[in-house]
Amino acid sequence: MSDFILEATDLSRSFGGFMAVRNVNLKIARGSIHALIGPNGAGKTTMFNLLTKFITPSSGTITFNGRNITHLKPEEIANLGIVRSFQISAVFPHLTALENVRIALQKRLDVSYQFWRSRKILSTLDGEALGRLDQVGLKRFAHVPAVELPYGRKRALEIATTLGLEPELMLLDEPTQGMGSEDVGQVADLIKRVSVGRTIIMVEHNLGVVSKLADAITVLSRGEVLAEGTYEQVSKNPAVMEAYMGIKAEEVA
Ligand SMILES: Nc1ncnc2c1ncn2[C@@H]1O[C@H](COP(=O)(O)OP(=O)(O)OP(=O)(O)O)[C@@H](O)[C@H]1O
Repeated sequence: MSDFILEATDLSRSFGGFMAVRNVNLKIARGSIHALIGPNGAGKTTMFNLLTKFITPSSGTITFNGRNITHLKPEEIANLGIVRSFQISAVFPHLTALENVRIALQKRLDVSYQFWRSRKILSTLDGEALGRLDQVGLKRFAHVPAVELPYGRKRALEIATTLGLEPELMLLDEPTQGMGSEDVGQVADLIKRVSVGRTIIMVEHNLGVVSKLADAITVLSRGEVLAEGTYEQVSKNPAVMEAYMGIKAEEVA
């Protein structure tokens, strides 16, 4: 099996003639945490939506474990093991943390709709759901409605529901967005923990988190790959400083 779990080749997407992503080549190493960064409007979200099949590419291909997934639907790639962690709003606010994780498990186990209200089936899932909550440090919040959880814990819950689907590749969309520094640290630690045995691609604006977590970074700018490498490498790249941080190389001295 290739060392690369996911590969995008010459991927492009235009919106009414505007190229939001242009000829992007991306190789994601198996078992790595790979960050997509770049200034506003760089094409990160579009790239994310392309990889998770929320939008179709104008041209190019995407392979996952060597299989061409360019034309598959989001639910089809989820079955292959690619799961996107949704924004917090995707957590059912008035269900408890446990119930939210259980629903994710039901999806994975394909427990069909008519069994939804079967107490017996639901309770057999509780053991595993509690285990998932424990993994993200939420066991003691199992019976708290999601809406009552503090912000950082909601994000942990979202990750627990994603883990319930046992993804081989997990895509995290700005996991620390809008958080205070304490929550940021906790969520970063959590991502590191849950990355064991799987691959993670994340869009993340917080460069502290990126430097701490990412094994590899792709910097996008104006829809194209500007630089790639470790944090050490890309943070010293003059083109990155100019495009990403708005600093011209000659100003850095
Ligand atoms: N559905 C769409 N229709 C038209 N233009 C779009 C659409 N989606 C994205 N774009 C444009 O494509 C470009 C890239 O947007 P994208 O959201 O991918 O950037 P981003 O790097 O995620 O930015 P941010 O950090 O601000 O979220 C932007 O100029 C945006 O206006």
